[in-house]
Amino acid sequence: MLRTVITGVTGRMGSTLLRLARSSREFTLVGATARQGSPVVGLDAALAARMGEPLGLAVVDDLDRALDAGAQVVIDFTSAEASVAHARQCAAKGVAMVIGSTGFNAETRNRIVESARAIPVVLAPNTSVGVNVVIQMAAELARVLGQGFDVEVLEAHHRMKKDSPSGTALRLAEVLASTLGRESEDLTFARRGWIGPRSEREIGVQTLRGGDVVGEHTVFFFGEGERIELTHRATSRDQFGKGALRAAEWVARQRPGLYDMANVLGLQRT
Ligand SMILES: NC(=O)C1=CN([C@@H]2O[C@H](COP(=O)(O)OP(=O)(O)OC[C@H]3O[C@@H](n4cnc5c(N)ncnc54)[C@H](OP(=O)(O)O)[C@@H]3O)[C@@H](O)[C@H]2O)C=CC1
Ligand SMILES: O=C(O)C1=N[C@H](C(=O)O)C[C@H](O)C1
Repeated sequence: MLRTVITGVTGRMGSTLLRLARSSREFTLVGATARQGSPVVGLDAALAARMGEPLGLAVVDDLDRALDAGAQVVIDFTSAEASVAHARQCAAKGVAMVIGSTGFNAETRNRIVESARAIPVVLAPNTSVGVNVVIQMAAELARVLGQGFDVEVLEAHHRMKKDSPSGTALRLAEVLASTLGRESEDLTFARRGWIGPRSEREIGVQTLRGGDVVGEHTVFFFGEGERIELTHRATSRDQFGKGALRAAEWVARQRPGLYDMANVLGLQRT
């Protein structure tokens, strides 16, 4: 049984992870955290996560306390800033991590890289198996189609999502850019006004927000007289949660370093 801490248990993903880990024989929950000063601190984690039967595990707002309960892995879907702090704490105590938070910039990502010198970390903007297969297929399509197609990425998420574009859309765009020999300046995040003809090098990344959309990503390859659309639609957060648990079992057996879901799933590196 993998001794596991889940951070941000009141969140959409935190509560999903708590429910899934609780019902799995492979995991034993040794810690549950919430933001400092959260009203759920001290409550039973199941209550905080709006689940049924109590777990007998109180929510704490200090990750160190949860780590000291013999944790082997932390699963962290909170925010980029919180994950940076959590990774530093895990690195100090030698506890492996799965980070699903998104919204990293170069600086915050580098700080995760620093922590991953001391502990194994899976950093994955999308832990669903399906999306990771789609990322690999998108790279393969780009490689085969070559330069003759205009590539655009479209993502849609629920109205509460804070970061834009999604971490998955960014990962798709980066993988497509690297396959097609494009630069980060070729990524185009918005278009408005008298923009003139589209350049051949652009990779557009566009965002929709609304309602309760769990997460949708489409890569368009627009050609002359034809187009290809590669779409992934998540209809439940359980797929992210199940992938994160799979990553947790995997990362707890690894050496220190930074990994992604392609490593967990044994997919060809993109
Ligand atoms: N990798 C993947 O597959 C997926 C990634 N995500 C990403 O995961 C993150 C969370 O998403 P979601 O669950 O929808 O967001 P929510 O806002 O529902 O949940 C975030 C939770 O983290 C808590 N939190 C924030 N800071 C801290 C802290 N320092 N310590 C402990 N808890 C903290 C929040 O508490 P409070 O409400 O009090 O601020 C909240 O409970 C986002 O970055 C999202 O993009 C989401 C789905 C899938
Ligand atoms: O915030 C979300 O909800 C999601 N975020 C991830 C992202 O930014 O890519 C993954 C998923 O699509 C849901």
